[in-house]
Amino acid sequence: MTNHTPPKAILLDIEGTTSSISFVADELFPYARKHLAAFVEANPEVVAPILAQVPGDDPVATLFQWIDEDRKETPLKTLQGLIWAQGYADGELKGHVYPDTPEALRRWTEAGIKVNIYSSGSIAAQKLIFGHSVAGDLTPFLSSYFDTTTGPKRDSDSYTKIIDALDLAPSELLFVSDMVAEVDAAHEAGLQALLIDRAGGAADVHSLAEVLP
Ligand SMILES: CSCCC(=O)C(=O)COP(=O)(O)O
Ligand SMILES: [Mg+2]
Repeated sequence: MTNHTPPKAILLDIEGTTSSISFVADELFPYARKHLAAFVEANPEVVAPILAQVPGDDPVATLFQWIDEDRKETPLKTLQGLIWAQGYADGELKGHVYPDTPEALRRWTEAGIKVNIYSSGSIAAQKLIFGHSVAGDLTPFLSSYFDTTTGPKRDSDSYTKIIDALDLAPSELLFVSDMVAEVDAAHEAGLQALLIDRAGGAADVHSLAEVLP
């Protein structure tokens, strides 16, 4: 982090930052893959505008390929969020958050620092993971949500759009992510940004307990 102005707000990535990569990769993505075909079959009117955004003659096959390649395509992310809703509703899915995540959300909120989310997962999916988390409903601690409809997370313009939406100066917003390319894009837009590595490797921080402690 190059700028040391106290931030007025925080912007958090999810996978690898608030929540484990394995929960997303080994539980959420396989759940969506398993239920995708049946969901498409059962909800033709809901999925029609989503499938219309997927290229190719066989959009469902393209979606399966995107899942396998971990592509952050907006139609896939929208559909995954819709499919996960059932899993959270019936208790098969419980949103993973590291123990320091709810503690940090409380600490920052009490200090008057607004907490916002920016994930490749859809806004609906973000509300589900925090609304049905292992630590209970954490959505009361969250102010705004941003997803790929704002733009890709590796594009500095996306962070400029978020600053404008939050009505902040760039240096007033602190972004935390486990992805170097995302941290670089946020820096390019003038944000403060920290790289987190939950596995203890080279990074600015290793848990959210170290962020504005
Ligand atoms: C909202 S939980 C699912 C997250 C997701 O779908 C994903 O691709 C992870 O993206 P992130 O930007 O949170 O690393
Ligand atoms: Mg991440």
